[in-house]
Amino acid sequence: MPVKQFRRILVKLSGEALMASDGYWLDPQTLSGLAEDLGAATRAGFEIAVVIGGGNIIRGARMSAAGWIDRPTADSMGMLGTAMNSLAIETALNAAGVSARTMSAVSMPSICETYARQPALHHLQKGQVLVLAGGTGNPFFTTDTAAVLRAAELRCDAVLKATQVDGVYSADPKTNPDAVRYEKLTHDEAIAKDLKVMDTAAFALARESRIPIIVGSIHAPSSVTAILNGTVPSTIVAP
Ligand SMILES: Nc1ncnc2c1ncn2[C@@H]1O[C@H](COP(=O)(O)OP(=O)(O)O)[C@@H](O)[C@H]1O
Ligand SMILES: O=c1ccn([C@@H]2O[C@H](COP(=O)(O)OP(=O)(O)O)[C@@H](O)[C@H]2O)c(=O)[nH]1
Repeated sequence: MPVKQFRRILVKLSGEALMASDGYWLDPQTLSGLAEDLGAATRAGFEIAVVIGGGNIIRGARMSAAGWIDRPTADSMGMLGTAMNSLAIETALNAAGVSARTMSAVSMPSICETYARQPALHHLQKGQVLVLAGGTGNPFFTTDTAAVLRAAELRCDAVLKATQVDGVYSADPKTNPDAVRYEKLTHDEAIAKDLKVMDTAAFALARESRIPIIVGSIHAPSSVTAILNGTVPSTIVAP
């Protein structure tokens, strides 16, 4: 399903999308492919903001479950991981000739701009890819929630979650071979059916802000443009 009616898109990339096949946390070739893909989306007329996860480095909840570190500290480390991934994407975008700016919810002024809404809107309006680091800046949240939050603040038309699976299924397709992919469903349905492709906080905020969420696979070639053009399967969660 092509999404040509949307102009400003917040792309949520899984941290794992940056990993090399040998498990190394960052793969330069994958990064340059992603940068080409995001550059093609901007040339096609989309305004693009990116929220990148940190799951290739640290997930705070999993780390603190081991018991030796408290959750807020582990989450702080997770947010720093998203900042490292953001700088990697910004670097790859610039190398591909795509103008990009990183803004972080966690203030680190010697490294990148601190996130503020008005300058962020200005970067987007100038056609720069806006890379949003540090999640929401708060522990106990995820980058999925950060993606919806920033999409609401920056008046994005939709969130595109590029992840390991090509849509929202009736159950986790990784563990349930009989799961069926939805073409379209509402936020209410996604929450009521407890479909765990995104956390409930993210779905709830998207419902309140009436922001559509498109879920598609990061593994498709040029996945972002392919999902936006409707040349690969995806699911749209919309009011
Ligand atoms: N109903 C469902 N439909 C699709 N994916 C699901 C569903 N339930 C669980 N999942 C799992 O959710 C994962 C995506 O969520 P998550 O691991 O948070 O991704 P990301 O790292 O991209 O944020 C998929 O890899 C899939 O295995
Ligand atoms: O607003 C946020 C966003 C992220 N994180 C931390 O950063 C980690 C990486 O983000 P996420 O798990 O969302 O990454 P993804 O699964 O998308 O790669 C999380 O596990 C949290 O520990 C956080 O504390 N607050």
